[in-house]
Amino acid sequence: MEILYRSDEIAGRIAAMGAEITEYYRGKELTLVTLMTGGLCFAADLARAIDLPLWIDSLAVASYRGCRSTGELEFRSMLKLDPAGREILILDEVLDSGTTLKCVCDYFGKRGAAGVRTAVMVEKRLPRPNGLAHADWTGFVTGTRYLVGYGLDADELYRNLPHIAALD
Ligand SMILES: O=P(O)(O)OC[C@H]1O[C@H](OP(=O)(O)OP(=O)(O)O)[C@H](O)[C@@H]1O
Ligand SMILES: Nc1nc2[nH]cnc2c(=O)[nH]1
Repeated sequence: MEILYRSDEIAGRIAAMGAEITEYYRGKELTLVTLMTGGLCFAADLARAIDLPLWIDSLAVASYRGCRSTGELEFRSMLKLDPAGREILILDEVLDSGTTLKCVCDYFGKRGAAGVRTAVMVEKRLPRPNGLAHADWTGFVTGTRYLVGYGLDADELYRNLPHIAALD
């Protein structure tokens, strides 16, 4: 396992992203929606780096089933808040094929959100013909290796590592 981003480097990017997001949403009513389970660490840190009153909700979806072929998301857990009329910022730890975030953005659009934006900790450097091309806020841009730590798992392990590492 090779460490790609240390916890102090992650903290530095979180602080910078939090400051940018704070300025962007100043004067608006912001709702963060964390994609579980992977977005857990990122959301916990980023929410505390945003200096605004805000709502927090979460959603769990199966990214590799359903959505790509049918355009429908498979939900493992539902929202608590009604997204209609809200400024939604979706938080996820990795943008890979972009399928998950594209489907989730479309879902919030259909549910009547006033605005839908995205923030990810890591974006992989690859073409995303069927997915969201880029997040609105990104911590790091990296290669295509399989990542673990800081929420990212391999068979549900490693999510609690404080750094982000490549498994191979
Ligand atoms: O850009 P994509 O190719 O769609 O991949 C990104 C998604 O894959 C992972 O979720 P996963 O389905 O593994 O669930 P998890 O959050 O429970 O780990 C990750 O948390 C992202 O949500
Ligand atoms: N753990 C993990 N999950 C992913 N989902 C999409 N890409 C990745 C990755 O690199 N690591």
